[in-house]
Amino acid sequence: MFVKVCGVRTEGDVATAVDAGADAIGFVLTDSVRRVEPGEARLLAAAVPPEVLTVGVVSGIPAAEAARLALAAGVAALQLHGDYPRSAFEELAGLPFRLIRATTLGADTDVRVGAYGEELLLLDSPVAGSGERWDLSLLGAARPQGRWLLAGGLRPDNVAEAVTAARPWGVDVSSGVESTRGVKDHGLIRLFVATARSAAEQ
Ligand SMILES: O=C(O)c1ccccc1NCC(=O)[C@H](O)[C@H](O)COP(=O)(O)O
Repeated sequence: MFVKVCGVRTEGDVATAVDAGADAIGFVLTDSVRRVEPGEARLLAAAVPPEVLTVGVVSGIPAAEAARLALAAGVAALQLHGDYPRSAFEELAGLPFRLIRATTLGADTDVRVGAYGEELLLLDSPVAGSGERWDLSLLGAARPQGRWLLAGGLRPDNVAEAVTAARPWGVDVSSGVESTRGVKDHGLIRLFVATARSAAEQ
């Protein structure tokens, strides 16, 4: 079970997520209460060991601007939320970061991992970082195969049930490990990572 902790903003958040065993740490680089400047993200990412994936998260900005932010932050992966067409992923292919396509399940969602050239697919609620859940029963036969992450309103007290229902390759959390909006709770980060891991072993 791959676990990503998103919306990390401080050295303490990073140290806790790494120590808790997170596989990936996300820095929001565009408009959000969780936004960090690319230079701050670069400093925070420098404290992350190489086996943990650093991810720059963007929403609704041109692909070229997303690339500029990811390069300035020095992250290993770029997570794109919004209506990015396949051509945007083609434009970004070959740059020195991996690509994560974040989308919501809908009638026209292509849920094949890699359909746009991405390495990881993230299925999220309609409003990214809102802490809102979505109806996992919608997955049905559309459940992706391979490297996909489930996101959207996950918390320590619901992640086990969500993992059992959706059987994702990994999970992603932000709001569910916060004490107040935008402020990570280190105890919740530890609890979330441990709970997600043990749920996957059941
Ligand atoms: O966190 C934000 O504010 C944000 C803003 C713009 C694009 C993405 C953003 N967050 C992405 C995430 O935190 C997660 O990948 C995902 O949406 C899960 O969030 P949550 O439901 O809060 O756990």
